[in-house]
Amino acid sequence: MATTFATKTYKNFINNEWIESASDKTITSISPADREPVGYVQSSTENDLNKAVEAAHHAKKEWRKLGQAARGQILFKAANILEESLDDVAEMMTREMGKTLPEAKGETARGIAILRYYAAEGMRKDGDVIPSSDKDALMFTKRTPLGVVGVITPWNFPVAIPIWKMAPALVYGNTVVWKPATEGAVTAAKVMECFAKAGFPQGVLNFITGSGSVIGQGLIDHPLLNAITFTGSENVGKGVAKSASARGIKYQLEMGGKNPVIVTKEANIDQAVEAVISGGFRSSGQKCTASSRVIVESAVYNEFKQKLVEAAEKITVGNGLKEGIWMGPCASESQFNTVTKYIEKGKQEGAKLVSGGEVLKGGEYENGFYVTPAIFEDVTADMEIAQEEIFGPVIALIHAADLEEAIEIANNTKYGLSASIFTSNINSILEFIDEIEVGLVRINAESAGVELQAPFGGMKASSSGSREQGEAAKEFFTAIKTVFIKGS
Ligand SMILES: NC(=O)C1=CN([C@@H]2O[C@H](COP(=O)(O)OP(=O)(O)OC[C@H]3O[C@@H](n4cnc5c(N)ncnc54)[C@H](OP(=O)(O)O)[C@@H]3O)[C@@H](O)[C@H]2O)C=CC1
Ligand SMILES: O=C(O)CCC(=O)C(=O)O
Repeated sequence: MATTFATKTYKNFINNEWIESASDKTITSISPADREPVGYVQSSTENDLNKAVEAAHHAKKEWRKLGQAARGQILFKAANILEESLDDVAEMMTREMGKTLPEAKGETARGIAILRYYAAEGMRKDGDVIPSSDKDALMFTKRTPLGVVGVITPWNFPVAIPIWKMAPALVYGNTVVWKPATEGAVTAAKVMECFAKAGFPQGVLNFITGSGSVIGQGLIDHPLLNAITFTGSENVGKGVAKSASARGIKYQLEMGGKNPVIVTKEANIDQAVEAVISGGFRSSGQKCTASSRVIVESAVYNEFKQKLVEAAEKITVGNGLKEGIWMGPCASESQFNTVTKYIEKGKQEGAKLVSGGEVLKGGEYENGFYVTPAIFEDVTADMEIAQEEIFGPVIALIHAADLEEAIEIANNTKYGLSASIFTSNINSILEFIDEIEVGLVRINAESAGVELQAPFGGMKASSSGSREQGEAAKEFFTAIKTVFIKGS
């Protein structure tokens, strides 16, 4: 049974105080399941932003001096508090952006695990001893924080993505100004409430809501900002890179994907079908790692297609709070419009819609943004539905004569985030690992789903090249000092 929520107004959190924006205006966040309001957040101004960045700037020296171990202890507390609020946070996530409750609970649990992973970093090394060519000298590296880090996050993982950016930023000694996506800002405020109770010193972690063009852009351009980490669209990401490089600050971008799955003639077809259903349609396809192109060797094409369509037609679509629902609505009206536009485009381009792609209306669907999982065939590599990130429940089936052609098609995109192959042939696996141009290479496993202790990120237009999560996060959130000491 879903909890009943009071529709609340959430404030900004600046210098350890919950404060309203000077604008006196709020933004209403609605549920994509029925367009009912789920909460209100501040429509902040540049003035509010200045306060947040200044607070983070003033806090940075003390926070650095507190030391890594003590910083880690505060993250452990934040993890415990979030764990106590898991059901509440997850229900709000489902209400606000539509993913099903089990998925939202899984994501919140993942956020808690990420916090604990980085809390434990507090007790791990922050440098290396390197032999000097001078036998009487001591030479070592010491990791040092960057200063004030701006964190700009999307709505599709409103808990896990902010945490995988903020937890390492904080444990390695940076202070943070977090601007969440407006469409996930109420869920983000609930996460912030947990962090606020954990006891960070004043100004260390600041939370500000408002539009991307004012608060997001203003954050990147702020003279006191030392680095920016961003996940979102390629378009906005390119602007972030331009502004950050103009200012000479460090930046990290994680953007889209057009992730391929190759099904070879030696594949376990049932395993491949299950993985494509999950990778393509979980979270309504709104993952940067979602499977969107399925490239199938002609020898097994008909068998694979038939089983895939049968499985897709069993998917139950509806309000993610309800038991038995497998796929929720698109996260917003604009996502819904994008998805339906691409479905129409696919038809116009000459692809054949073999399953789904229907807009659900009437009864419980009437006010929501519901589309059934869509499968196209006769898709060619040059079509827009084979090239552009749709970020919705739409899969394109593409024929390939053999593995060589399949890999060529898979690489024929500007993106390079994740890719899967299904095969029992070790030579095909080795060839795929070498030739595929992506950051996440998945063998007999779906393209989505990342592990918090491993590096995460893409190639080509999917990423700015750096990696998030696991030990890799340290490379972005710290700078190295090389120290050479000699007696006098
Ligand atoms: N993980 C991923 O790879 C994601 C990819 N996407 C892709 O992006 C498309 C659009 O989604 P959308 O949410 O609009 O993504 P955006 O890139 O617009 O938003 C991501 C974040 O950037 C902020 N932002 C927007 N404009 C600016 C700006 N000029 N300067 C700084 N920050 C800004 C947003 O704030 P605000 O919400 O206030 O606009 C949000 O916090 C999707 O359809 C999908 O293709 C989207 C989300 C995640
Ligand atoms: O596949 C995942 O679990 C992570 C996906 C992701 O990071 C994203 O969609 O932004």
